[in-house]
Amino acid sequence: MARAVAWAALGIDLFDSQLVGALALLDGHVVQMGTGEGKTVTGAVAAAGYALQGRSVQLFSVNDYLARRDAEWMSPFYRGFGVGVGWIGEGEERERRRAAYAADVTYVPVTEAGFDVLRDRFRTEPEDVELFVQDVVIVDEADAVLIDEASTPLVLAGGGTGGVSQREAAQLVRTLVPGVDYEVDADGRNVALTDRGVDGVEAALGGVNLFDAAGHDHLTTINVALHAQALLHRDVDYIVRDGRIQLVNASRGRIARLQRWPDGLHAAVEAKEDLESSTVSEILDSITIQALVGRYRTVCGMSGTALPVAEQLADRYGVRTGEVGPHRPVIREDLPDRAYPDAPSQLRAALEYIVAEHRSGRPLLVGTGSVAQSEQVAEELGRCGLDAVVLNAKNDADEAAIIARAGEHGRITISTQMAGRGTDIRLGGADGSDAERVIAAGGLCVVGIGRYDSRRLDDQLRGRAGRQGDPGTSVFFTSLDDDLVRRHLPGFSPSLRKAYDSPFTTDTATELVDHAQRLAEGLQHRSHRNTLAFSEVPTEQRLAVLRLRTAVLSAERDDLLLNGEARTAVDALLGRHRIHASVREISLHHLDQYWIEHLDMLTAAREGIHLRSLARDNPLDEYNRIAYRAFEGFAGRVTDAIAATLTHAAARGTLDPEPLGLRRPSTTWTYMVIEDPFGSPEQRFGNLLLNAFRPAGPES
Ligand SMILES: Nc1ncnc2c1ncn2[C@@H]1O[C@H](COP(=O)(O)OP(=O)(O)OP(=O)(O)O)[C@@H](O)[C@H]1O
Repeated sequence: MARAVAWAALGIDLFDSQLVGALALLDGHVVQMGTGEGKTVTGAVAAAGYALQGRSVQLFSVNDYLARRDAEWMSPFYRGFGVGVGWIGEGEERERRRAAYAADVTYVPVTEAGFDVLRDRFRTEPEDVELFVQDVVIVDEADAVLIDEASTPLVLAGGGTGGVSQREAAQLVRTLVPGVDYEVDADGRNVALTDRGVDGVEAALGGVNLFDAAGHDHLTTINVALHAQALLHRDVDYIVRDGRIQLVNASRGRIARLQRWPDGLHAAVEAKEDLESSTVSEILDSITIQALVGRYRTVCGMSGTALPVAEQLADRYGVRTGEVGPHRPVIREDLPDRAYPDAPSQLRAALEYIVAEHRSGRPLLVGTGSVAQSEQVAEELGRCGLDAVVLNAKNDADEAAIIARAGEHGRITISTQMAGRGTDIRLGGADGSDAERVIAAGGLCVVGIGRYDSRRLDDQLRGRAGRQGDPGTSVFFTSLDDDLVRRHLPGFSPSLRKAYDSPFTTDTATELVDHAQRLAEGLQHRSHRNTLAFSEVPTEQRLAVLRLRTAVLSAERDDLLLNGEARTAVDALLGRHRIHASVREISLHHLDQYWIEHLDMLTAAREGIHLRSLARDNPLDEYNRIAYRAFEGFAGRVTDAIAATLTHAAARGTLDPEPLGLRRPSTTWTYMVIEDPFGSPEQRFGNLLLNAFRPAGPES
């Protein structure tokens, strides 16, 4: 039936591979299918199948643009089955949001689904709750969402602004001289004031002692400002646009609009760039993507690169992963890496290669590691008289339009990792009209400059070429100056290497790059596991609080948190056995407030835990102990606070929350946190030790 409907509704004759893929999704698997194999329609077949079984389906896309595009593109197909479809984007009105969630199948960016869960947790009227069913989720780009971003917290925040002294700190560190007042480690993850720097800062602050108790706050602010100044680089780690800091996602090298660093650091970077502070005073709640997905009864998904993370997917979500072979065999030629001793020779060689390949009219897609690098490559190509289209900081729809043209004859497109993902590159332009000429020239040629943090990301770039049996080539140009090597094998930094004068060969260099990549993969894996381990107890506690909250919101249990004292107050105000909406609001206010404070305490505990644990046992155990202890008697404290407010209310004869001093945040907003860009405190401590004991090179 799917085949007949797809043909009639979309003019697409489904391949067997797509039907097999859809069956696997219907069986609750993650499916690996190559780029351009038609995963969108495969997902739609499965979604319609689930919907026809009476299940409620959400399709997680990676951004607004794709949610809308896929929903609109597939809607005739769903109509053919009598299945309703909706989509959700950022900033959507409540009413439209509700209607879209009520459809049988909903396309929604994963972040929006998470933010809606968080917003729902803070509703005070039962009828306001969005109540979307978390039944089946089909995750597009499953490895990126379910693994790479699994531990990213989505955050709901509310409250005012602050952070004046950040500005002074930023001005002060700007006057410090690198190498004299402060020193940055070789791997660029740590910075510390020298003795001279400490003296200078203390004098500038009017003679405080940074290292006694009174100076401690100053020291923290200065340190964060110094991190922002020395370790985070404009146009590499972030860009400034429309008066705001926008993070560049390191693993994808593209702008991540909704992301922030932890608050203090974010504010420090804003101060560094002289921007207005957007500091948040209160985090209302947060949820990781893994916890969000874990709420669905059935999880399945698709991706071009899922097999390498099959084990992790099984571990974390209990799903099995399999591969559906391509409709036509892949004939793309993946050339061995070309390795160079340093960045200049690497860039020169890559440029020569690009110029040579361009002569035949072959379209080229150049993958770079950062926004700055993509601009540099474009500039250099310009010097060679070649025009290139640079794909970075654009919005998703523009990116898609540009990437769709990347297969045109003679076109050079420079992209950061994953820019324009989800959009197919057809040979001979978006309509494929010039395909023959481009095929004759050898198809799309993908050139990677520097390898990424995982083999999977490299493969995603390679996979842009050779879709559906097209000809194509991929090749990576690497060097020992690559960020990957610098960060993970700091001992091989160019200066040290020159000092040792080690002979350079392509084989050893490639081995080193491979090794650095494996270290990066391992580190990422470990740090994800670590983040998740630390979120287990808070997640459990959150569930307990949410259960209470839901009960209070329901008409039958709205007096759940009222003790004897509170009941007496309510009876005095309202008469026996009556509960007013305001009583519920007061209950929820205190419940939420205590939860926010508890979360705050947990965050502080987590930040300090690595220092505290140095002398003691396992930091995770210690953290869990603190978390359990702090949560003991939680409900009792909430109940007491509610009783106190109600007694006060009875004395004043009003339940109006304003005069009772209960105010909920008037605005809320949402964002994602990139946890510690310099590595976990553990890693940094490890680096510190490593650097302290590193043997001095012959230079010194
Ligand atoms: N059975 C089919 N016959 C012909 N064309 C198809 C078929 N299935 C999909 N296509 C076309 O292939 C192109 C790629 O589809 P789609 O974007 O879904 O690929 P994808 O697998 O999601 O790729 P990516 O990995 O880039 O996201 C689309 O233009 C679509 O119309």
